[in-house]
Amino acid sequence: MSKKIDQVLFSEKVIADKVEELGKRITSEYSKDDQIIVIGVLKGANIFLGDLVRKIDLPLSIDFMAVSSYGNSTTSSGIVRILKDLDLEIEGKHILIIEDIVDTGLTLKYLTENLKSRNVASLKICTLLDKPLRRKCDLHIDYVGFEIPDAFIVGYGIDYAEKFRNLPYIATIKE
Ligand SMILES: O=P(O)(O)OC[C@H]1O[C@H](OP(=O)(O)OP(=O)(O)O)[C@H](O)[C@@H]1O
Ligand code: HPA
Ligand SMILES: [Mg+2]
Repeated sequence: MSKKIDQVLFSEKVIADKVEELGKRITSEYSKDDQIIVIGVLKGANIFLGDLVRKIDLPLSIDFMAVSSYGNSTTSSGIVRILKDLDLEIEGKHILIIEDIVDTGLTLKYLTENLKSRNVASLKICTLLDKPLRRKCDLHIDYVGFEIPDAFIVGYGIDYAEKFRNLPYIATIKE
C-alpha cells in the first residue's frame, strides 16, 4: 500500500454490495419503457459507472461528459469547464447522471442546469459518495451510496493529482 494512503473507508466488498443495492433501487424506480441515458462524469465516475450499469436491469444507453474544476488541487476552483460534451441527443430522454463524489456540489449544479436546458424528460443524480459538510450550493441528489466526512479521499476512480484511481478500495490520504 502507498505511504500516502491513510485509512481505508470502504473495502472492495463493501463497495460492491452498495453498488448492487443502488442498481436494484434504480431498476425498481424506472420503467422498462423509459428511454434512459446514463451519463458518466469523467474521469472519476468511470469505474463506478462500469460496475453500476451491470447491476441495472433495464434497457439504457451510456454517454460521458468530461468536466474539470479541481485540476491538480484538493480544493475546487468553483469554475467548471466542459472538456467533452455528450455524443447522444438527450432531448425527451430520462437522464441519470453518475458521479463518484459530490463535494461542494458546484460541478453537478453546473451540469444539471446545463442538461436540464436541453429539454430532457427527467433528470436524476446518483453518486457513490456524498460529502454534505462541504456543500456550497443547493443540490438534490436522488441516489447516494455513502455519506462521508470532510476528508480528501481517493480510490475506485477518484484521484489525487491523477493518481490512485485504480485502487479497488476507497481511502483517505495523508496530505
Ligand atoms: O462537488 P464538487 O466540489 O464540484 O466536486 C466533485 C467533482 O470533483 C471531482 O472531479 P474532478 O473535477 O476532480 O475531475 P475528475 O473526475 O477527472 O477527477 C469528482 O469526480 C466530481 O466530478
Ligand atoms: N478526492 C478527490 N477528488 C475530489 C474530492 C476528494 O475528496 N472531492 C472532490 N473531488
Ligand atoms: Mg478529481
